[in-house]
Amino acid sequence: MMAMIVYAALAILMANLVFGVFLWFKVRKLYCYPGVLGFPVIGNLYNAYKTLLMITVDRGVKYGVAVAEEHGKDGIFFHWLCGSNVAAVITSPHLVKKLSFHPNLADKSYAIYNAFKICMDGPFSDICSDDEWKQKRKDYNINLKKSRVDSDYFNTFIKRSDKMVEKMLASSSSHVDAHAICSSVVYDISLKTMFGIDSDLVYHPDLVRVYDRIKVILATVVSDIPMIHVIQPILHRIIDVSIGKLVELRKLGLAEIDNKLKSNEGPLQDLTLFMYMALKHKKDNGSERILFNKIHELFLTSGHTVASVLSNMTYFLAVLPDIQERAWQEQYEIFGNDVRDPTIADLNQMKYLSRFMKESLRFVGPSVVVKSATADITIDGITIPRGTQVVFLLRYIKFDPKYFKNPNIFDPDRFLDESDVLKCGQSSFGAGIRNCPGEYFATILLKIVLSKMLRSLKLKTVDKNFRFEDMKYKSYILGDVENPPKLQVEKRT
Ligand code: HEM
Repeated sequence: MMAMIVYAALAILMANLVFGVFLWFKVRKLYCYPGVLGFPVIGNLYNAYKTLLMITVDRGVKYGVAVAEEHGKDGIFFHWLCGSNVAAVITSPHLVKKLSFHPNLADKSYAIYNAFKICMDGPFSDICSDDEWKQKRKDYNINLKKSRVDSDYFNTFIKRSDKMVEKMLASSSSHVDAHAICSSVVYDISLKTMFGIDSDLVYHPDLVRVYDRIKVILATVVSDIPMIHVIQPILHRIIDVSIGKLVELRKLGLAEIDNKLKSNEGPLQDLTLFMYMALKHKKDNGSERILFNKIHELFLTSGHTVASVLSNMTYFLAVLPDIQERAWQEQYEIFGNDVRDPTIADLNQMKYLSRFMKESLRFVGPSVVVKSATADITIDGITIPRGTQVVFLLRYIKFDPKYFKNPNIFDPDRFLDESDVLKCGQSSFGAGIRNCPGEYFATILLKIVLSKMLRSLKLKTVDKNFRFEDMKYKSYILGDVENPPKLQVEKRT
C-alpha cells in the first residue's frame, strides 16, 4: 500500500515536471519575468495552476492588473494563462494605438470568443474576420448608419426617455429601482428600433433578472474550456423554458417575420436590423435555432450594453451631487425653462454631458479588449508570434496615473483636452476594424435619456453616508458597480 502511494506521488511529480518543462519550452523566448525561486519551470507550473480556475472575466482582469503592476512598465508583457495559450498583455495606450489597426490583428481572440460563438451568431461572436463576418457587419452598418439613427430611431429614444422619467418619478418615495427601470426602458428601445416591435413584455421584471444572469454566465464561461459545452445546452434550456417572457418575445418576432414575408413590401434596407437579418435567414432556409442565436446576440449587444452603462451612470450622478448639478446647469443653459425635446444640435452642445459619459465609461466600460495575432507582429523591436492572444488591458491603462492623472477621482474634465493617449487608453467601444458598430447609436441614446433625466429629476442616495469612494467594481462583458447604492428621486421644479 505504502509503495503504491509513493509510486503515485512520484508519477504525479514526474507528470508535473514534464508539464512544467513543456510550458517553459513554449514560452521561454517570450516571458519577461522570472519563475518562482528563479526556476522558470516551477514558475510556469505555478502560473498554470494559479490561473487554472480563473474562469471569470473579473478574476482574469484582477489577476492581469496585479501582474501588470509588476511587469507592465514597458507597455507589453507576455503571460501564459491556462486555457488561453500565450497572451501578449498591452498596458500602454501608445501600443494600443499602434496595434489596433495592424493588419495581422483583425481577428477576435479564439480563446475567448469560442464560448460566445456557441451561444450567439452575429458579427460580435464571429472569431474570424472572414467574408461571412464582413457580410454580417455590413448588415449592421447599414442599419446603424448616422442618418438612420438621427431620423428613424430618434423619436423612439425621446418617447422612451419620457417613459423612464415617468417611471422613476412614480416610484415609491423610499427607494427607486434604477437598474430595473433603466434596463427595461433600454430593452424597450432596442426592441422598437432594432426589432421594430412594440411590446410591454420587456417591462416584466423576469427579463431584467434573466439578462443579469446571462451576463454572469457569459462572463464565467468565456474561456476556451470544455465547460462551455456543458454550459451551452443549459443556457439554451434556461432561455427556452424558464424565461417565459423571452419565449413570448421570440414568438412575437417570428410572427412579424411571417407577416413581412407575406407582404414583401419595400426594399430590404428600409427594414429594421432584425427583419433584415431574419428575412435573409428565412430565404436561405436557416434553422430557427440559428436565427434565435442571431436575435439573441442582437438583443445583448444593443440592449444589455447600454442598459448596464446607463444604470451605472445613474449611480454616479446620485453619489456625485456636484457633478449632477454641473450637468444639469449645462441643460439649463441650453433649454432654460422650455420643456421642448432635444434636437441633434442641442445634443452637440452638451459637452459636459459627453465628458461625464466618457468618465463613467472609464470606470464601467470594457476592462479588456482581446484579439488574436493572425501572423507575426513586430512592434517596437518585440515580436508577437502568430496565434498569440493580444489583450488590451484597459482596466490597467485607464487607472495608470501616467496617463490618467489622479485616476481614482471621477473627473469628467480630464477629457477637456482629449489626446490620442486618452482616446486609445479608454477605447470604450473597442479598437480597430472590429470596433463597435453601435457607438453612435449608444451615444445618442444615452445623451437623450440623460438629458431628459437631468432636466426632470434629482437623483440621491438613500444612505447619505454612501460616497463615491465606497463603490466597488466588477468586470463582466462591460464593467459594473458591484455594490450599487439605493437611490431616491426628487422632481426638479
Ligand atoms: C455603451 C454601449 C456600448 C459599449 C460600451 C460597447 C462596447 C463594445 C466593445 C468594447 C466591443 C468590442 C470591440 C473590439 O473588439 O474592438 C463591441 C463590439 C460590438 N458591439 Fe458594442 N458597445 C455598446 C453598444 C452597442 C450597441 C448599441 C450595439 C448595436 C446596436 C453594439 C453592437 C456591437 C457589435 C455587433 C459588436 C461586434 C463588432 C464586430 O466584431 O464586428 N454595441 N462593443
